[in-house]
Amino acid sequence: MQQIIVNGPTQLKGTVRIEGAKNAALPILAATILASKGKTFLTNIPPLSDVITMSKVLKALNAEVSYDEADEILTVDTSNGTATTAPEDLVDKMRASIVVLGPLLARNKEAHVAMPGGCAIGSRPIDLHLKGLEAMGAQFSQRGGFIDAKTDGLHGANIYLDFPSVGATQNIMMAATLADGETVIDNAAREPEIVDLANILSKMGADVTGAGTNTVRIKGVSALHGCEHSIMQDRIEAGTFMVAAAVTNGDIFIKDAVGAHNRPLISKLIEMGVSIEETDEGIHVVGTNQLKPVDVKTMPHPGFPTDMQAQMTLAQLLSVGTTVMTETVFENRFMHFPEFGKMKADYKIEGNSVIMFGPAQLSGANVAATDLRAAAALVLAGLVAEGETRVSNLQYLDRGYYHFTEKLRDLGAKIRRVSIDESGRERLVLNTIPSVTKLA
Ligand SMILES: CC(=O)N[C@H]1[C@@H](OP(=O)(O)OP(=O)(O)OC[C@H]2O[C@@H](n3ccc(=O)[nH]c3=O)[C@H](O)[C@@H]2O)O[C@H](CO)[C@@H](O)[C@@H]1O
Ligand SMILES: C=C(OP(=O)(O)O)C(=O)O
Repeated sequence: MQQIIVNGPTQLKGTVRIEGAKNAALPILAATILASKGKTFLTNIPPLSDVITMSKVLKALNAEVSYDEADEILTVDTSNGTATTAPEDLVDKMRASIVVLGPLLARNKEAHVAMPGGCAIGSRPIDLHLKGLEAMGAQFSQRGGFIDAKTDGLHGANIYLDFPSVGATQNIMMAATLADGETVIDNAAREPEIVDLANILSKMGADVTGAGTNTVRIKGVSALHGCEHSIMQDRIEAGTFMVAAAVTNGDIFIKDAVGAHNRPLISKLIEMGVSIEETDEGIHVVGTNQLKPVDVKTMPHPGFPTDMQAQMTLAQLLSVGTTVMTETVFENRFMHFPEFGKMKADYKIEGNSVIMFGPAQLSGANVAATDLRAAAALVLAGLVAEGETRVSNLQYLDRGYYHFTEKLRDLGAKIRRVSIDESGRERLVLNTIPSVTKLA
């Protein structure tokens, strides 16, 4: 078992560099399936366990994947065609692997994709993905844990999404690039990662307009080709370090962070009394010793991101007064609260809202991460709490944060990651995530 051990309280100071975005890299890796000519060269690829899993999915589909360590370029070659079955043992590991469905169907007229693994933050159905692809001429059946998809040829369609689902928008966009005619997605997701996907699709020869607005139009073309693309910076990693500065009364320059991607978070932190300066090189965040209380509600982009909810609730707990967080995107994303409770946070959950009674005087405890962002929030709570905090279930953290322990230590945190054997002996863990070369 591995644990992160934090001794608080600490004030973080210094500069941190942000990686490429997991949530942009995963659909972009899936998009490489669409290229029937040439290779796709990707840079700024974040070396995360989820990205490694997606790269294994591509290899299982017969894509040639290689990594040039010197130039940090991941190359995917699908010009010799792809297989059509995305294996269960990989898809099961990561919900996001469902985004291979649209590209596989568009390229091969059939696809067999295992049902994506359930995730603790909610039931996460894929009905909107399937309805959209059905409107374009796909037929689906279920066999064991697999979705079998086939089509005589995808055609353009007008698709209204009941909810602006990020994954459904991406799946439909990718399928539509090779469909016959025009597809219009209304009530499309508007996340910056959708724009990054549209950018690479355009470089591959697709005709996509409107990404980043709630109507995306895709005119089908006969074939796509490889290209070069640099993955956008991770706005959630950047946001996590912004909250880290806010809650530790710290002073952090977050290099490469893009303010425009984090408007709702920046505006809430400023309301709380945090100083934020945006520059072309990144974002400078200076905390305060008295956070003002604010209420927050998660919403699809451009609303407050659910992926910043757990981290933001830590800032709310520490603020002087009563605050409310309402989660409208996922139905079960407050599982970190019982863990905050072990650290002496005072809160009450009512439906999809949590009411927090601050300012919390957190004390160190043994806590377990319940999902990716909860993991980050618990580590940050350990920075603030008096005494020692041990965070376990780090496999969640590794899905989305590269060198989190090392980055926090460089900012002055008293933090280490250890592996504990059956006799209770601790050994320092130096490389938390397999080297980037494992991507290929
Ligand atoms: C890899 C990736 O990019 N993951 C992000 C993506 O996940 P993901 O693409 O899975 O999230 P969606 O936007 O699809 O899901 C949002 C909501 O819509 C519901 N829904 C979705 C699809 C569907 O067919 N039916 C349905 O009911 C979901 O259960 C959820 O309640 O967007 C989420 C919302 O911003 C983020 O938290 C995830 O980090
Ligand atoms: C929920 C998240 O990711 P995923 O959709 O990959 O589970 C996340 O990034 O916070």
